[in-house]
Amino acid sequence: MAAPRSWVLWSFCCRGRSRLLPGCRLPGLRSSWPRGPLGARPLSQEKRATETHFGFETVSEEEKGGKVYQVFESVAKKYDVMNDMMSLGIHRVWKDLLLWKMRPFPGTQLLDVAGGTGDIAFRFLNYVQAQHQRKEKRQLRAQQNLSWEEIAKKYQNEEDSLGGSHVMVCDINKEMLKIGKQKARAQGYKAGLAWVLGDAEELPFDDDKFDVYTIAFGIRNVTHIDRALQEAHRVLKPGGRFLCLEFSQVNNPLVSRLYDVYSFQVIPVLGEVIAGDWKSYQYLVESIRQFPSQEEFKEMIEDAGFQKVTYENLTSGIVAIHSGFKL
Ligand SMILES: COc1cc(O)cc(C/C=C(\C)CC/C=C(\C)CC/C=C(\C)CC/C=C(\C)CC/C=C(\C)CC/C=C(\C)CC/C=C(\C)CC/C=C(\C)CC/C=C(\C)CCC=C(C)C)c1O
Ligand SMILES: C[S@@+](CC[C@H](N)C(=O)[O-])C[C@H]1O[C@@H](n2cnc3c(N)ncnc32)[C@H](O)[C@@H]1O
Repeated sequence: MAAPRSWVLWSFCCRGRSRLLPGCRLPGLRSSWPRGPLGARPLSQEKRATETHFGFETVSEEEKGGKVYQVFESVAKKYDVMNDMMSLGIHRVWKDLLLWKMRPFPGTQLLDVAGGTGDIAFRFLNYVQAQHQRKEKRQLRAQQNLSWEEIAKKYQNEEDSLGGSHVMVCDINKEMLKIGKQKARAQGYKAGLAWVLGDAEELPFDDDKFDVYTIAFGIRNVTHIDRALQEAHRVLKPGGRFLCLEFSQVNNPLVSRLYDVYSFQVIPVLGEVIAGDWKSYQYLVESIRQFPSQEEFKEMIEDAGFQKVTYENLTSGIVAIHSGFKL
């Protein structure tokens, strides 16, 4: 499917927390929240003025979103270089493993929530393109009587080079998306890719729309994780898959010790030296400590309605990939 250019423009036109402006209705995008009998949101979706955490700080739920926004607005320009420096490139391997776990098939419709600067989306496009090219080559070799023109056409059709696969990157932060779009242009990603400004807790998409939902290093930042999980379940097609890559609990005591020292003594220093931003990187390490364990998060995913929920620890549980299906 072609990437609808209007969605890209739309992402910059619709501002504010509920980015759906009156009359702003595009195919596949959600027009409004389902309303209760009195026109109010369903009770489960109502916001209660309770407290939550922003790293180790206790803040009101209303405050948290704004603080998280500021963090990613501040780090956006240095985000990619910081990740390579902090992890010595290991985050790339974790993201590759997420794709290998997904094993997208030709035509897969992916929604990458909290997609930021596009790392998962670009990996997805590389993966489906490579897979599609292998298939096309096999088919071309099997056909004897093709003209050169027919062969050349197969190689030149950019849209078709993805076998109909498409990725929608959705993120709440304009600055992160801006960097992502710049990267996409610079690296030549165009077909099969769209960017939408949106909140994981109120996704601007219709029900049953995507084959796969991914969220990498994103869900930790969301105020109501349960709502984000319910939204993931809603937008997935029956049979669709939820995949989450997130920091988790380290299961090796020695690694855990080193990890703690590294996290609290080194990462904020790197944040200050490279990005001029100690506080955002202090938030990063604190928010990792506040995130539920592998088993607790698995239960939350099940509570949102997902089935066959499993997880796999990577690098001694520094991160884990959780998987679930909408059945
Ligand atoms: C604001 O929010 C955010 C901002 C962001 O930029 C990113 C995110 C989301 C995160 C990602 C997209 C992933 C990428 C980010 C990370 C991987 C950062 C988190 C990284 C860790 C928590 C590091 C993992 C560390 C360990 C396993 C501990 C092992 C540590 C060592 C062997 C080094 C120990 C060092 C000391 C005790 C201090 C002395 C060392 C120095 C002064 C030199 C500095 C050392 C290094 C740069 C080496 C780093 C080594 C590793 C990363 C080794 C990896 C470990 C294993 C393979 C076991 C976001 O939300
Ligand atoms: C650590 S980055 C991860 C980016 C990318 N997925 C990656 O793996 O590199 C976290 C992202 O989550 C986004 N985010 C935070 N809260 C969000 C929310 N409620 N809805 C959508 N995105 C959110 C931030 O704007 C940021 O881009």
